Amino acid sequence: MQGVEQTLASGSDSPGNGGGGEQSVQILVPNLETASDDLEYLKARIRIEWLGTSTFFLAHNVELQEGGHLEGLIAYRKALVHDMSISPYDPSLRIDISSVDSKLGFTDTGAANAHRAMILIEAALKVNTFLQYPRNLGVLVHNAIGKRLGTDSPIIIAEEMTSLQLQAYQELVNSLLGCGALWDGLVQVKAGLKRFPRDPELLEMQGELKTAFLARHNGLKELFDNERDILASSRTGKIYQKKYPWMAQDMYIRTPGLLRKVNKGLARHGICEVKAVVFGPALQSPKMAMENEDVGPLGMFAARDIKMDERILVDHCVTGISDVSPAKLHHCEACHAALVYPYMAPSDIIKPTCCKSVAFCSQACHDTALAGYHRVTCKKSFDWLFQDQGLMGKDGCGARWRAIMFLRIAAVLLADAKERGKKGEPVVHPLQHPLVARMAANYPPADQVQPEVSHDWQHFENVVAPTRILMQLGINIFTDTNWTPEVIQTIFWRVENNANMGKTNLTGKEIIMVNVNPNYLFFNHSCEPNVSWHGAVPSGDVSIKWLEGMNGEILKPGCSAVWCIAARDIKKGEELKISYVGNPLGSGGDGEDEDGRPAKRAWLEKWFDRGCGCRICEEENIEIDRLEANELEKQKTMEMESDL
Ligand SMILES: C[S@@+](CC[C@H](N)C(=O)[O-])C[C@H]1O[C@@H](n2cnc3c(N)ncnc32)[C@H](O)[C@@H]1O
Repeated sequence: MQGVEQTLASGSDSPGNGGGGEQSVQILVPNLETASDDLEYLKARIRIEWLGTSTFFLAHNVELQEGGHLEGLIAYRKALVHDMSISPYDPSLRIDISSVDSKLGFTDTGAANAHRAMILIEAALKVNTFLQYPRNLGVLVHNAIGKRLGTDSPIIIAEEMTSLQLQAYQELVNSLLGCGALWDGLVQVKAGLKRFPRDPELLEMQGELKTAFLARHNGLKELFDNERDILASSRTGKIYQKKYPWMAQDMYIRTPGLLRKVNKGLARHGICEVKAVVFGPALQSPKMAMENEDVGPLGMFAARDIKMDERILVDHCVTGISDVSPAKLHHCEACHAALVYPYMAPSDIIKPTCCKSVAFCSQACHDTALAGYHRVTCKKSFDWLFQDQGLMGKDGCGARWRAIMFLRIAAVLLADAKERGKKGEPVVHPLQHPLVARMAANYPPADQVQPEVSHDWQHFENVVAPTRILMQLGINIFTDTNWTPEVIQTIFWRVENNANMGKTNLTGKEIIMVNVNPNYLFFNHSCEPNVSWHGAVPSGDVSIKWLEGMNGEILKPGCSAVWCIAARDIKKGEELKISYVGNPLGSGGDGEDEDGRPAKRAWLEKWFDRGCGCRICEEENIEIDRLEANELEKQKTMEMESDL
């Protein structure tokens, strides 16, 4: 993993964005982009937080709110959640909640709820039974439907099932349309039409999907000159990153208590600590949060004076994954170190006694895994997640890594829950587990009607894979209210904003590796960083010091630890900043090429649209403002001239 190649992973806008959400938003709500009066009007009258994640249903949603239908839908949703807790196996409730979510514009959870309804229906129909947990799901669904209809007649229940299956297809396809997942929609509508060939609603949506897909595909052909990019962009859906307003707001906060836990872990070396920050050039002090309040944005700071080249942090994790299944035994299952010659002698590889599908680089990794996540993954094959896909997914569409990372995070959380259960301690909600709670998502400002950036979304990766992972890990997703679709997507948002990505080829094959390093993730970005960072792959340009741990021990090549070293002398109390984009100045040129400064600055806009607050970005801002003012002046003059 070369330093220059390492970047902070972000699934936000890919070049394909123009082919998805933006297009539709322009068609549906042209006034949101142009007229600031309209925007102010909307902000005053609309509950923005309920405008949904769909980039396609925004106008519909504004209308819905203006028509006074919002409160009714919110109340209905609440009632459905309550009913589901009483009758968790009745698919009709999940179909209804999918429909409500789509009406509210949250088509991502709409799709996920329709998918869950489909799992129930298919279990009862005894198709796709590999997706079934608990094992007697089909019987539970039959009973739930029978109870609701007040009958045990197999014929009546079978008829109801057919009707529900059609509704589930309709809701699923409608939600996929709302997510701009046109390809996924076409796949599902085809399956639906095979079963219900003459259904007018499915046929109509198939027509819409085909038209929209072809329009997008043709648009992309003009943008890209290679089939892979065209395929990837045309097949990927787009949604806005939003908080789910029906979820308890304390799920979204990081408390001073969590911060103390983080700093307790860092105190061992006494070199750095995590504190609240205020972004931008203004030197304001951050507000002190009360005990159950949100601490706000965080950053890493020097806890003492640090000398240039001093090691600041070597951040280990078990949350490092790649597109190679651990079952191939090429990598340590815990730290991802390469288990191949010359990096590892075969005699040093540790194999557990519980199963044959993993191996470890050391006894310590073995013990960490077996005392933790491996307890819930042992003897369960997740090879389906890796098959023919690679991290970037089949045909390069979207990224599989989020689902693979979800597997590891879910396993860590569930193993912890098991342990807590044994000790009689209460289970921690997934979003409040320290591993997940420490990560902040990159939500747009709360008063932004229409976020500028939409994000990749795919039915398989965001819905099907995590649902299947949870069922395989033994979670009853129908009764366990901790793992709802909105919780899963919130974990995805957090991971996306905090994972780092790099390439390695230590096993002879180039692979992409993605890590969530629990302390390193607190470093903010600067184009003038005072900290250098690196992953664990030796090469000619990386000296051995990069493989030294905090105690001088040599760490294993290919492992998921991240090294952070002072790039200059640093004073106690200074914020420690890294670069998220390799060399932030690029190759030095100011051309539009991939590695030029403009490209680097554009890439950074995923995280902050007015630069990172450093001297370079601020100087560029002055120039950008000057050019914009000139342009405005020019336009005004032209308008005046044409008026004359
Ligand atoms: C990996 S996290 C860094 C830690 C994060 N600040 C926190 O509170 O947990 C990346 C996020 O930090 C924020 N960030 C990092 N550097 C920044 C900067 N120079 N200016 C503004 N925001 C920054 C962005 O919101 C980005 O999404």
